[in-house]
Amino acid sequence: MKFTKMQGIGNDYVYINCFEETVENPAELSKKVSDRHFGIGSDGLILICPSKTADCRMRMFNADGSESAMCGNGIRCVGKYVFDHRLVEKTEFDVETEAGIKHLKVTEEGGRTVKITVDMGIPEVTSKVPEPICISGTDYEFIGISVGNPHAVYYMDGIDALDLESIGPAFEHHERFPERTNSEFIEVINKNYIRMRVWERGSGETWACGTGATASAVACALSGRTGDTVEVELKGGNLTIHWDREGSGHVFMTGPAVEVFQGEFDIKNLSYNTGGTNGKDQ
Ligand SMILES: N[C@@H](CCC[C@H](N)C(=O)O)C(=O)O
Repeated sequence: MKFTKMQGIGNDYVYINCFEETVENPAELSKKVSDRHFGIGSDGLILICPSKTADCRMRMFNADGSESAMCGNGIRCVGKYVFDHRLVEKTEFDVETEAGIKHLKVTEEGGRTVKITVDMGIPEVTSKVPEPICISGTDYEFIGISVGNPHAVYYMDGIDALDLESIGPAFEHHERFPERTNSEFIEVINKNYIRMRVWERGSGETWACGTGATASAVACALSGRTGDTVEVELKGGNLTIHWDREGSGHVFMTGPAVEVFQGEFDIKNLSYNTGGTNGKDQ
């Protein structure tokens, strides 16, 4: 089976072109390919599939095999893949997700994608006021936002010092979140710039989360900490989030997408061969 490894500001997934390939058990495959010691190494698996209602369809699986309805960095990489591989012949197109159809706009140079803007839709505020929560004996407050998948946004100073490997699981699995949650830890630098670390449901700390950046920007704008356009600095790079709050109500996420390498694996015993094929972006 052919695969492509891609990353959006360091949030990396293994992508399978299901216009050509068939994946029988994507949850199990995600666990195997994501393994950073015995697999390809990734934050999960993303299937690029035909769609009856859009130009293509994205299905995303976390590193633990759980499926999520949306993935912000993943959908930009899907956009780059279908544009650069000519599965679509236009710079604006629609991608079906479990969280609805998302409209993408590719900025290209010489026929190759350099950045992508995604209409992330209308965010749903799931806790209207900061909600108190006690996690492992410490009191916090979070804002709950859904952008198709669930997020809990926490403001704090000194996010670089957080030991997410130790504290992250308790945030993800707290009984307040029966479907588990993604957790964002935010430092507000000024009205236009925030910093963020993330503990993702099903994948642990990742270097970036596009839906998390979107949810965080909305939470910051709602509380007056920032304006409606903000740059979000994550471990792997920056995203620009614009909330058209007074107009359509939709949030737009803009950032890069990069092909790392292509390869093949034997689905039965999962041996990998990258054939020395580096991604065209390297
Ligand atoms: N990294 C993604 C989000 C992936 C899904 C998430 N872990 C969930 O379970 O909802 C992004 O860039 O949005």
